[in-house]
Amino acid sequence: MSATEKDPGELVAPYGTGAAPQSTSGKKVRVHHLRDMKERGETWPMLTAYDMYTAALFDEVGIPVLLVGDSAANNVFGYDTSLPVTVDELLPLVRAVTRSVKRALVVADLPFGSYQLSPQQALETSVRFMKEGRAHAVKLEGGRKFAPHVEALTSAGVPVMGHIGFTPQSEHNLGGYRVQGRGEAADALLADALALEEAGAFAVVMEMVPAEAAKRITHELKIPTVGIGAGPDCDAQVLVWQDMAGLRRGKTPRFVKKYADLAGVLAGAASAFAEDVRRGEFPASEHSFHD
Ligand SMILES: Nc1nc(=O)c2c([nH]1)NC[C@@H]1CN(c3ccc(C(=O)N[C@@H](CCC(=O)O)C(=O)O)cc3)CN21
Ligand SMILES: CC(C)C(=O)C(=O)O
Ligand SMILES: [Mg+2]
Repeated sequence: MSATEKDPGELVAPYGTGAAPQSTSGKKVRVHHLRDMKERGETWPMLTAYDMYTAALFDEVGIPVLLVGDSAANNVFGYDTSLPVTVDELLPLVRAVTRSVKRALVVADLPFGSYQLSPQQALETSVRFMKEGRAHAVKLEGGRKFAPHVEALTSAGVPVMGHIGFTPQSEHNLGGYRVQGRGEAADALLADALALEEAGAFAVVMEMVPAEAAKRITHELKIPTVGIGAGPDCDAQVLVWQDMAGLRRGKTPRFVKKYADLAGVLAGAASAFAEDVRRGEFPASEHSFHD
């Protein structure tokens, strides 16, 4: 590439801090690196990403794993739950994210209805995410009942991330957004996690699980656990980026920590622009072309 040609994945100031974390600097993150990090006791962050700017930016600051979540349903497409979103809607987002990263491992979340029917359906959908979306891995929701699906995928060369505990695609079965695996139920959750590991999953998300159960499962598994509302002892932590950055408004789940007020910043910028236009103060001479 020549010096004048712009690398489409390259960021310009003021985005990059240049300081990528030790374990991810330079080379592409692959699933075995995540296992290595677990062995070294290094905790890592994961964020959702649904477009090029966020993907490039999170990649540049050193987030090793990006998830194109089916939560795009809520956070991109405006559905009230994650159930309606389709493979055809998610594919272009996955493609945008994979096009925009240099190092991060990009995981495509399989949406409701696109894998549950059979291991074959899971493989057909995953192949689309990998061929058309260029995803590096896929994620699917469910415990031991999905071990055959995970096995079919891994033996076909598709790295799989599992997802147990509160699984939003099953909200109607689980009776709403509630904590899973309290008390006795922790044993069933551990059995699910072990079955996914045995089937070849490279990691497993645990959503809304008591910290005690998550800690125990994390110790029992060789593969990394990724917590969201699962306490501090998981090997990794994930949040939806619009929650983490304060773009989403209204009540956020208990497990969210808001690290910025993007909604406030954007509202301020949009209002200032509107005010300038109304007052005739934008565009100024320097924003205009002259003879
Ligand atoms: N923006 C966003 N953030 C998410 O974390 C997220 C999505 N969207 N969409 C898909 C799923 C749905 N998830 C959710 C959504 C809401 C709650 C929630 O309202 N939790 C409340 C109630 C818990 C309870 O009743 O026990 C909480 O306070 O945590 C939890 C998980 C997680 N995922
Ligand atoms: C919250 C994460 C784990 C997820 O599944 C999603 O964003 O869709
Ligand atoms: Mg999801």
